Parts: sequence; C-alpha cells; structure tokens
Amino acid sequence: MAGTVLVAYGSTYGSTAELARAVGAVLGGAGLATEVRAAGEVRDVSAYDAVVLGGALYAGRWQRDARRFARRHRRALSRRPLWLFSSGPLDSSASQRDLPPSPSVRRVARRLDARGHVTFGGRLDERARGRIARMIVQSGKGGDFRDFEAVSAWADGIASELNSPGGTSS
Ligand SMILES: Cc1cc2nc3c(=O)[nH]c(=O)nc-3n(C[C@H](O)[C@H](O)[C@H](O)COP(=O)(O)O)c2cc1C
Repeated sequence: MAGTVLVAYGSTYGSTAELARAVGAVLGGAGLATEVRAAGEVRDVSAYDAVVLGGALYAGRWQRDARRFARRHRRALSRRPLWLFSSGPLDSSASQRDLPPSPSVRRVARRLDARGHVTFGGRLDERARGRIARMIVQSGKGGDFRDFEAVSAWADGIASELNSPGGTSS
C-alpha cells in the first residue's frame, strides 16, 4: 500500500495513547507510512488511506474525543479500511479471551463498517486525577493490564491485510 495509515486515539490518562503508538510502530515496521495522532487534533482524514481508531472505555462508552472523531468523520471513515480498538478492563480478562465491544462501540463499528474490533486491557494508576479514578486506585483495583504482545499481534494482522494486493479497497 502506497498511502498513509492514521492511528487516532481518544485517551484521558495516556494509556490508550501508548497502545496507539504501539500499533503505529508495528505498522511502520511493516513498511506502511503511519501517523499516530490524538483524535481531537485530526481535522481531516481525507489524506489517509486507512484508519485505526482506539478509545479508552469510560462507563461503557469510548472516551469523548474518540466518539466525536467517529461521528465527525463518519462519511470518510466508512469509505476507508477501518479497524477499532477499545482499551479498558482493569483485569486480565482481555488477555484471556476476546471481549466483545460494548453496545455503544458496537454501534460505531456497524455504522462505520469497521473491518475489526478488539478490546485490550487498560491501565489506571495514581496519575489519574478524576474522583472515581482515584477511588478505584485507592481501593486496590488499579494496575496496568495492557498486553503489548496482543497489541502487536493485532497490528501485524492489519499490516498484512493492508500490504496484501487490494488491501485498501473498502
Ligand atoms: C471513571 C472510570 C470509568 C471506567 N469505565 C470503564 C468501563 O466501562 N469499561 C472498562 O473496561 N474500563 C473502564 N475504565 C477503565 C479505563 O478504561 C482504563 O483505565 C483505561 O486504560 C484508561 O485509558 P486512558 O489512560 O487512555 O484514559 C474506567 C475508568 C474510570 C476511571
């Protein structure tokens, strides 16, 4: 594929941003021109040939910037190869089995005709400033459950698809 892949993310405390950068590193390593950007900073997706969009989960929905991005660029996204990821569970469940998207994320995936969705474990620690976030951490339920091997394997699959003949035709 000759064009550029956008990896956009919606992240409040930075952990989903790191997952997005890990996805971008794999795609870049597979020879794909790749840009990793905060979803809130992207004005136009027309320059990109494929998009990966990731959102942190808050109360079953994507973080606001990811939701807005999906809404604002709806038409362009539905015409491009698109993959989605959610990051959230603060336990090892996402590493043990495929976790389906939340109903709200499933609607986004359907509307945009996404090629795939995956849920990765999340991270929450004392850097998180929100009241509920602090309560979760103080009650001992925080931690880093991100599985970077799983992230790499998923991104490898995307790279293979995009590098295959006709990989960007949606
Ligand atoms: C208030 C609050 C609500 C959350 N709700 C969910 C949820 O519904 N589902 C889930 O899997 N994780 C949930 N989480 C965990 C976050 O998704 C997780 O910490 C994520 O990695 C944060 O990503 P970020 O650092 O990119 O913002 C919640 C965390 C907080 C603080």
